[in-house]
Amino acid sequence: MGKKKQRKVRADLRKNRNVRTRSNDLTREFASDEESVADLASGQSVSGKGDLTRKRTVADAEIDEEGLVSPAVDTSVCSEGRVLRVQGLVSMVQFADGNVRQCATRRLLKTLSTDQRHVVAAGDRVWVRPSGADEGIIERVEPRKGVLSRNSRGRQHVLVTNVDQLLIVTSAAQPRLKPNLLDRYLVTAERAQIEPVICINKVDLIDRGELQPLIGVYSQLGYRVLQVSATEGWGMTEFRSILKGRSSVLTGQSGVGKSSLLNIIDPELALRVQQVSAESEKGKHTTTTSELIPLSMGGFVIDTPGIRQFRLWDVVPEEVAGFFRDLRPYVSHCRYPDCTHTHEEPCAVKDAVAEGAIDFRRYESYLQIHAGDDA
Ligand SMILES: Nc1nc2c(ncn2[C@@H]2O[C@H](COP(=O)(O)OP(=O)(O)OP(=O)(O)O)[C@@H](O)[C@H]2O)c(=O)[nH]1
Ligand SMILES: [Zn+2]
Repeated sequence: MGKKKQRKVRADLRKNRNVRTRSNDLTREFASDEESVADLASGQSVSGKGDLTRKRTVADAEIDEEGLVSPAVDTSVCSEGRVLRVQGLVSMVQFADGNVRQCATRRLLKTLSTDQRHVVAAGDRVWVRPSGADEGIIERVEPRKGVLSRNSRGRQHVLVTNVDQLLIVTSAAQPRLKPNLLDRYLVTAERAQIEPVICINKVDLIDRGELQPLIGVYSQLGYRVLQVSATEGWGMTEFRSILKGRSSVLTGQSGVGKSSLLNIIDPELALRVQQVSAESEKGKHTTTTSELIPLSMGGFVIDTPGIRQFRLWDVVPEEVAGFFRDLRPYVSHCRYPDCTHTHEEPCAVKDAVAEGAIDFRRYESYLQIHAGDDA
């Protein structure tokens, strides 16, 4: 965060402190936070020279665009963890040592947030002050990256945060590969700015030459495409290396082999995923949108019930072309600034399709998504 923004954040926090002068506790906390930030900026430790017992480090206070407040925390008592899931007012947070604590959220965070419901979401990196053997208080939420969300009744509903990649699982056969559905998943990844990885399972059921033209189209667009077979164990080394150490949302139609793939990585994991989706189907986890499932090799697989039953949320027709990597470069060359690339003449996108610069089937996908039709 730049100096200027830091100053602004501090001023905001100060303002807020004034509003809350009746709460001595909060005032004191903010006062000490500010001291520490200033000391850090000048490169000095808060404590006296050599007094290691009193030495404390403090992360900067921040407010991100969503209005989410990240106050400074005392890192000598607080630990950083990852929110595995949120159930009502309680968040399950996992720490570096693997331990999980049931955490409540510090009231201050809630009062400063613009949308109280989403102070904490699955996937958040948070700072927790331990309280009791396996409980704690979330004191700070780190700024988010890679957020999957949807709008419901005019409000943004965060499903999961800090997602590194969207693993789109399809199958070469049984069920047959549906490129248009794949394009929908890609639009979602592009929209959320999360890197997609296309994983084609069940390649044992087909002649792999058949897939080459399709794979060529996606590879040329810069998408990573894996060909695997869970039953034959093909491509599993690469599959593992892609999941290792990352937070991956796994998505794909029913029956493509998601559980079978996870089962190879970690048998317990597959069971856990099945359990989560069974619970969500029964409507049990009504307040839980998603869950991070830790991998024994490091990293998380995220099962997002809402993502499984895939719908293209909130994508307005005018935005769709921008999420197609192959259409995007032509859009600005269209004669009409509000060209929909459907009926207009002339249209740079349609010209590119006619010349073979854009794959015709991809263009058809575009038309379908633009029209809001189901896959
Ligand atoms: N031939 C072949 N069959 C596979 C492969 N992977 C999975 N299957 C079979 O496909 C069927 C569906 O696999 P699952 O792993 O249950 O699929 P899923 O995507 O988890 O399905 P949902 O739980 O409904 O979302 C099972 O009968 C698997 O044995 C594969 O690589 N090759
Ligand atoms: Zn156009």
